[in-house]
Amino acid sequence: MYPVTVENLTVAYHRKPVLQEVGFEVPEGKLIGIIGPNGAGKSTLIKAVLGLIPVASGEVEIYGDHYKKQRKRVGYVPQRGSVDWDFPTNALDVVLMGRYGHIGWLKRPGKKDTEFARGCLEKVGMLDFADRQISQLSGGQQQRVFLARALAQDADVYFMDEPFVGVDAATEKAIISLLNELKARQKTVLVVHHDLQTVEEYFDWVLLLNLRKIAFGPTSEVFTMDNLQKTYGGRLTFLQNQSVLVDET
Ligand SMILES: Nc1ncnc2c1ncn2[C@@H]1O[C@H](COP(=O)(O)OP(=O)(O)OP(=O)(O)O)[C@@H](O)[C@H]1O
Repeated sequence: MYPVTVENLTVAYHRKPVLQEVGFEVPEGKLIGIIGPNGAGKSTLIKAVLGLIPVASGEVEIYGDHYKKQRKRVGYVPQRGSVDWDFPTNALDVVLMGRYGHIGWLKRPGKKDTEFARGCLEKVGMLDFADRQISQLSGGQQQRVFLARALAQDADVYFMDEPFVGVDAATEKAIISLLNELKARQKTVLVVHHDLQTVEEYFDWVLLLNLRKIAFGPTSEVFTMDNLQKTYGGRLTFLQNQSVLVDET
């Protein structure tokens, strides 16, 4: 059974489609990059799959069932900019929020949950900041805390919306090794990603998206100049060494 199945998905804001008839089946245990220009519908796709926004038409299944029934199996790291970082809470509590699917909303987290959450903070190198207010963390540290929260969910499939934005090289490395660790445990991870230079290094599969699905498959087959041109239109600059620059202005 596929971790994620999307069929004929159309999403519109104010009647204007931002995703049109998108369909794909995500294989298990892969790191998958979701690639496309600004406004291509990448975040919208994730939100639609997670049932956070209404869809105009189409079907989404997580392990063959509705998201609502599979909520516990899904981890989500939202775009950093979409989070209210002034919310008065500390890093450990943010991570503990990831445990609520396991604890149940009406119960308080027990010692085991707290230990588990602390272990997740340790994995992302943030245990020393457990008691720190999230508003007083740097952008990269906030991103690490959100990854720890996703780890605390102990999910089977993860969606991460631009986890590398605004982080330094060390944090990027830490995130990538975490993704590989998840993959080694047969988890499936879908990541919205902007840096075309690292796509081949980081991802086993890619989804190229721009309103419609342009291509979906193993990176070696799908991440081609031809498909990139179709995805980004005329906004690509081909450099001598075969790398690509995207003008997203
Ligand atoms: N809440 C909203 N109301 C109206 N339009 C929206 C809303 N959210 C997104 N859009 C529009 O939908 C389109 C797709 O947006 P989305 O955020 O999914 O793109 P994206 O591929 O994630 O872009 P980026 O790379 O810039 O993050 C854009 O044209 C955007 O302006």
